[in-house]
Amino acid sequence: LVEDPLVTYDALYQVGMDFYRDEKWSRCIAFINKALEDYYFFKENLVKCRLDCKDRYSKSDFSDVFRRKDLLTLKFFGDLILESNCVKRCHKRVFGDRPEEEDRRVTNVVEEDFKRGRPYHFLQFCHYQEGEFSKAASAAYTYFLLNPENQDTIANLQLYRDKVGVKDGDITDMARKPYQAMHIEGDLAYEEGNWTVAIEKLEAALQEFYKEERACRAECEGFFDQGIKLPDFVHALSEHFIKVVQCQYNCGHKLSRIYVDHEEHFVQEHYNFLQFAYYKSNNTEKAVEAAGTYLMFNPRDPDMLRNKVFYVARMGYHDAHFVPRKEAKEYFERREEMARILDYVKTVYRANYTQDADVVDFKEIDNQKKSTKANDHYMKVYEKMGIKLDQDYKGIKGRRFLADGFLREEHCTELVQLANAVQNGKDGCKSLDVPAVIQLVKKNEDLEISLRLFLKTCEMARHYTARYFNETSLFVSNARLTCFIPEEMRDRDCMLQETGECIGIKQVSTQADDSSNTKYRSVMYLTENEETDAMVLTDIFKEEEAVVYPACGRLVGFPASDRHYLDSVLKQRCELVLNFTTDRKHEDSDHRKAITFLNEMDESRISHKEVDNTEFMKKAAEEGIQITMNGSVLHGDARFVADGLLKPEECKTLIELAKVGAVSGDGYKSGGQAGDGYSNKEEYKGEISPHTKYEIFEGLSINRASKLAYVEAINKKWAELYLSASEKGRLLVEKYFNLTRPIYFDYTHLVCRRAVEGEQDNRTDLSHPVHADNCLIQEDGACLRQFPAYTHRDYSAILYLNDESDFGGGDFFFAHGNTSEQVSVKPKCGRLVGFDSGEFHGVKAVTKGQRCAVALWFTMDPNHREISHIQARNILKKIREPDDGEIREKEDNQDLKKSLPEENLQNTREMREEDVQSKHSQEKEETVKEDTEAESIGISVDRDEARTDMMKGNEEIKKKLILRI
Ligand SMILES: O=C(O)CCC(=O)C(=O)O
Ligand SMILES: [Fe+2]
Repeated sequence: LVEDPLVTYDALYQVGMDFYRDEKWSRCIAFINKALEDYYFFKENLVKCRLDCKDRYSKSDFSDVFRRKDLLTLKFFGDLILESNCVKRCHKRVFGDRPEEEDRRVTNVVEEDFKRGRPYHFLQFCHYQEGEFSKAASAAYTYFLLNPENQDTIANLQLYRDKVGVKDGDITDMARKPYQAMHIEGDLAYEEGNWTVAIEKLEAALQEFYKEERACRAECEGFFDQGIKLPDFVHALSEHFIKVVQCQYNCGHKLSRIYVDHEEHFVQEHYNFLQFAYYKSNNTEKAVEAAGTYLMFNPRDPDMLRNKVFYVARMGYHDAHFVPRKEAKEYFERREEMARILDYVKTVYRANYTQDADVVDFKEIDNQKKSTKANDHYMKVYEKMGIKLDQDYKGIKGRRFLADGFLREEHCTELVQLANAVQNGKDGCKSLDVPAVIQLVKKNEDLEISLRLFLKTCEMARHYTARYFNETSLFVSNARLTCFIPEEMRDRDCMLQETGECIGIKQVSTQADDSSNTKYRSVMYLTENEETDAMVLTDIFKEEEAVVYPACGRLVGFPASDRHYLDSVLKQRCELVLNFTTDRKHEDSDHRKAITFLNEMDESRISHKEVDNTEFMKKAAEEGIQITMNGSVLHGDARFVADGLLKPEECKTLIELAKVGAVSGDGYKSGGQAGDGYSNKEEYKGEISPHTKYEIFEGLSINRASKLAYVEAINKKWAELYLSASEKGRLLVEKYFNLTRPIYFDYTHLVCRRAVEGEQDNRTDLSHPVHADNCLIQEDGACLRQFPAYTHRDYSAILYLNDESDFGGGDFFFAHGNTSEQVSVKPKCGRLVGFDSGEFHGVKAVTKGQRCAVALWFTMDPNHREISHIQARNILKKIREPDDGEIREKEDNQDLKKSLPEENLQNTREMREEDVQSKHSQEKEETVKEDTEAESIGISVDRDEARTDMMKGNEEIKKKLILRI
């Protein structure tokens, strides 16, 4: 019976089930196995016939008729008849008298059972009854992978492992496809850094995947009971075709399963991995090809775009090299076209019919089956980046989230300043969307950086919100930067909503957002008020209340069905309010436009010609700047030393600036902001001096310097010198390396290393161990450009301020491998060492005195541009020149005093009197005036508070000095 070719899998399965019911276990096993065998045999050959015939009749040349639809149709269907005939004959050959698909006895229920792996379920039970536990466990595991939600199977598997003692190694996936196996092996090799094997397996997995996907599509071309009486030709064809395309489109999702989870970007991730694996095995040509392929799938991926910049700028590749692979391109284009058709079917074609239940929404399926694994992973990465989820915050609970640490203070300042660039709206609040920001940038290029920050912040909020709520696809449908301004609002007596608009109290009260497109909403706060001005969130039943206070870099996310309102606004409060949708159709297209706009700006800055900087170097030489060591002296083309960038008195000034302004750990707090990925290491977390306990490490960032100048804790000229010296360094690096695109400051740090006296004997360590500035050195000497390193850094430079007459030791050196010194450079005033951030280098122990330098890190990625440089320039511009100040002061004071509440003045005065330390005592009127000025450039800090804060560094230094004495 079993060998009879006319007995097909459905019949075998039914018989197997009968034996199962009759508790004839071994026969149950035999028949179900036979059924599975026949099922796979049938499907495989069905597909094979279809594909062979397709191949045979796919070579038609349509070019001669493609303008004439009548001829085209005839030729197309003519070919189809040939193909059909071919398939018929193929079936006859392979299956003999086996019933044709359309009149076979297989019911839909049986077909569905096989698709969902039900036979394995019964197989398991029968094996179990026979005492064949490993086989039972494997069958259970196979069923589990296809039905992960089935609790019984999970319980059974546990039983096999824990009670019956089946070993994990004996449990196999009986239905595993070759591409899945190869993917798993490739993934493992990749994790282990075994690049050759990873490449081999991942490439094979891809080839197998494409084969499988092709088979899957062919399988879709099956029979279809339309259930429509006497359909006309075109209608019948369309209906069948739609069914087929729906099924084929789903192949991408169906085949993206590895173990239990469907990987959302299964195919493209292969190219991502391959890109890196090829790069690691020095096959850059292949790496570039893989990068190009990945970018076809995901043209906006910031990491891959950065890689592209790297290959273009560093390795001489051109756009033309980033061509996607043929098979990937075909796959991608086919899917795009299918998506287009299905979208049309859903939105237009089916819209004419009342019933559209049979239209499958693949997005929905994806969303339902989303995996939480990736999200957990991201949450950990966020934690490492210093972004903390506070689940205990009042009333937040699990359905909402509150997380801190997304933005640094200067980022908040920048966005507030951006909002302040527009007039108050009619409701008394300032409000900007992306197009409004683009308009501002068109008028003032300096604001480009604000637009980038705006978009970057939106993206951070979107990504975090998506990960928190486990949404695979989440899009920004609306983003708005809003500042609420207290006085104005009080006048109008209105209740405010967190929608980005101010609406009168009567209109809004506590209406929830019921526009169905918005699924979640997040608010990124830019200003701080921990005592008043909370936002209140409640659910639709006005229960589960949460009270959230604003703080810079705090992100709060909640379902859009939550009601939310502000109690009061006593202080200016600025925030970025984002609405999210899971439906791509409602994605805010302005964001994409903005990115294109910025890309065009970038593009315009790239020189497409050979750059010639001899003129620049000549001019520099006239100013006394000379290249004193080049690549051949320093053992590497990506290294150079220049002298003469600063005059002795300039060095002295900058050292003085460091003395007054530098603090331990500025730039290194909370796991490090400056440096080299080094301070991010676990063992240095929270350390103030990240390098060695024999030295005190003090730094002053540009951000802090500009604020010190603003509160007049330092001379404005000093801050200006700091800026101009940095700019000199930046230009020289850009020109020396003949770069075709600009480099931007990424981080700037005036640092001094001081030897701790009496502890220098027997010292064997380095002041700064060998490291690279943009990658993590591995034991084998490779350097991984990976988080937590500052991977976006491209070039580094150190501008020295003093020499051996001030300190002992402290030579800079370039290294070879990961430890050995190759060539050293003695610091001296005005000397600059410039190098590619990937070069290995270090600093020898400073054994006496203090060694100071300006450390500069540059990036080619404008999204990582250091905002503080632009802010510092603006702050310095705004600081009143002492000469003409007196006259203006008198004029201005009249109005300004009036516009500020009396008690504010009082407070300011009191605080100032206490502030005996202040060496730059001024009259209270002056303070008031400048506060307002500060407000207008976006700084909302209280001057005196700021000053006391700023002076802390000084006192720390003083304390240390006393201790040393
Ligand atoms: O100060 C120096 O000479 C080098 C410092 C350095 O490499 C760094 O901070 O990354
Ligand atoms: Fe470094």
